[in-house]
Amino acid sequence: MYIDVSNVSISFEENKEQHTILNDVSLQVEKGEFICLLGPSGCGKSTLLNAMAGFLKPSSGEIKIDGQTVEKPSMKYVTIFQNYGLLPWRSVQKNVELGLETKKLGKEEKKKITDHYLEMVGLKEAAKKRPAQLSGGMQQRVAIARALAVEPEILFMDEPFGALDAITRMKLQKDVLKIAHETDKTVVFVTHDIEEAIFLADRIVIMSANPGKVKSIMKVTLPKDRDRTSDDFLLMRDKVYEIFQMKEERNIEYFI
Ligand SMILES: Nc1ncnc2c1ncn2[C@@H]1O[C@H](COP(=O)(O)OP(=O)(O)OP(=O)(O)O)[C@@H](O)[C@H]1O
Repeated sequence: MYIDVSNVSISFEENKEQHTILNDVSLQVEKGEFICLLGPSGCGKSTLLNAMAGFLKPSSGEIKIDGQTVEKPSMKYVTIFQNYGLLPWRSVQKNVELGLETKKLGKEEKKKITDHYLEMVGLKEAAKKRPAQLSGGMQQRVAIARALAVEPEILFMDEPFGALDAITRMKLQKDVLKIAHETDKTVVFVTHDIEEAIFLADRIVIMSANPGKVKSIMKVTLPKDRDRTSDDFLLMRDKVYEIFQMKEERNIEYFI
């Protein structure tokens, strides 16, 4: 098993009271899998992601990646956040290079890697621009290129498209899926958008709140190239709604 979350609980102390945020969460992820953590606000999706990425220590239980207990963040995995995290005074190119600064690379090599990933996200032409000159979608693409440039094995993504409009969001979902398949990455992606999860995931981890738990894990049996309007897609969406118990009862009587 590549990522192994085993019986993880996380609690925080507030006003001398213990609050359990995650309760006995277990999850196994295979190498190369695309996993979506889906659930209502406050169910602990980000907390679980942060623990997997090594930013947060479980109060009990253990998280292992590739057989090693996660104790701190590692260069083998990167996290992409909703607010892009770009440095406004640096050009797009310099922002992407940022991730490479800890690696001892020559100027030419850095440029080659940066160009490659900017091309992958369709932003080669924008290399000299500053983040403020770009749309939100383009800024998120820069953040994705920066993450990819360090060539991590795992991408942790925390609602990366939350701030984007619906059309840009759909475009980026497509791109991320393509990149994940092409580069064979393992992706753990947090979202509260049911359709986003079905479009992206190999498996959806459905969580519930108070305290945060895994309610159900659903394998998405749709083909890799997904059509949001297909019957199978809509059927799957119905199933997830059902798990959330948000689906309307069908036993309404109609009088004509
Ligand atoms: N450092 C902390 N100290 C105390 N409580 C915290 C801390 N971090 C998170 N929480 C609480 O844990 C709960 C879960 O937060 P988390 O951000 O993981 O949820 P989420 O499912 O990602 O929600 P959202 O979709 O709104 O981002 C929330 O009630 C939050 O207030």
